[in-house]
Amino acid sequence: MTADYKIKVQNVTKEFDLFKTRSDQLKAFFSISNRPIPEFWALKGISLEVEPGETLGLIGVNGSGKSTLSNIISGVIPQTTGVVDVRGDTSIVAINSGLRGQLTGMENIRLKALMMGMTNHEIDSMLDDIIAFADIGDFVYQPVKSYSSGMKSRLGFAIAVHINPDILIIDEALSVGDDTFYQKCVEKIQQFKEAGKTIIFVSHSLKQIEMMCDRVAWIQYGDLKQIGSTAEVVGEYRKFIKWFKALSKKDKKKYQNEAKKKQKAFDIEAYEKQVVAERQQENAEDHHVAREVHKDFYGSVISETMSWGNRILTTVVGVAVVFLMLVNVSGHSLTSVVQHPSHIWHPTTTLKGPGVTKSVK
Ligand SMILES: Nc1ncnc2c1ncn2[C@@H]1O[C@H](COP(=O)(O)OP(=O)(O)OP(=O)(O)O)[C@@H](O)[C@H]1O
Repeated sequence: MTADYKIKVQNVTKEFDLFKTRSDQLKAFFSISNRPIPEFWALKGISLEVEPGETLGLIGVNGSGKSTLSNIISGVIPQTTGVVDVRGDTSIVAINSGLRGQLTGMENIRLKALMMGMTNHEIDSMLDDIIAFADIGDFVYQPVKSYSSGMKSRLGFAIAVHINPDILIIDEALSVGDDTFYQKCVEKIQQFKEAGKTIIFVSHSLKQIEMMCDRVAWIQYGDLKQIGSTAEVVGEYRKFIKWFKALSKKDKKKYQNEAKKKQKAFDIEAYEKQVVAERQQENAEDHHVAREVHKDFYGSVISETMSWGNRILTTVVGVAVVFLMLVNVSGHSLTSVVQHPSHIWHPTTTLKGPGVTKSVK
């Protein structure tokens, strides 16, 4: 691993809970269910680095984890374990991410640019360029949910390249546009490369990968199968695809099911022990390896379930809110209820009507 990286991903895993119902999801969030939740490990420990100014391609069959990894790098979703160090602003262009469906194209442009820290003046000065590049006509004033996938991709790409990020992540976004738009995007990506920007390029088109990428990472059902020069990795991947296509339908299914089974059975504790053993082999003198590995695994990760502290705080706030609501409904003052708690069950009733002024207890 080098010190001069733009992106570092180390021992990154991603686990998705396969909840059957919404209520199971809520119960798991508050940690109040003992029912085991089926796990699926979309990433099983990925480590790689991207150098400044490099274009790294991500390839792999459907469901191998390319989008999961690019979403983690761009900060759209958190990793389950591991270190993700990104030195610079990222902007992701993906078919189904980044744009808010309820907002118009114009509002999406403003929102994205404001999130990147641009001022309204800066946004105004680049608005015409974005609209011209996206070339979606009056649709720019319509909610994005009414766009075709090609239009979403055009707008997403136009915004992403004009806000001029340090790192551009393109996830299959060129596959849905027409040829003219594709050419425009390729030129823009070349300009980005010439400007020394770092790019992560996800695509099923090996021709596009060969044209754009300096190096390629092949992700295979959550593992990093190979990383290296474009020619080398694409060559090996082509051999695999040829082998896979030659399998019978039954054998293809068997191969995929076995891979998915391993992703469900992945043992994060065993993986942590394996990383400890590897690092101990590299440096037998270091007696704190286990602690360091644990810190690397969980030190920069936000928990997706509630901690005990938060659970206690939420319960206390919840009880206080219910209590205040009851006090309010009872019609007594807070002081009176605190002094005589039984008042809460004996509300004051104000009779309304002509000539009635009395309050009945
Ligand atoms: N929110 C989620 N909940 C459960 N499983 C998910 C979720 N998101 C992704 N997955 C699973 O994680 C695995 C990796 O998905 P991902 O979209 O990263 O693959 P991909 O390589 O980008 O696939 P494709 O080439 O089809 O776009 C898949 O098996 C997918 O079903």
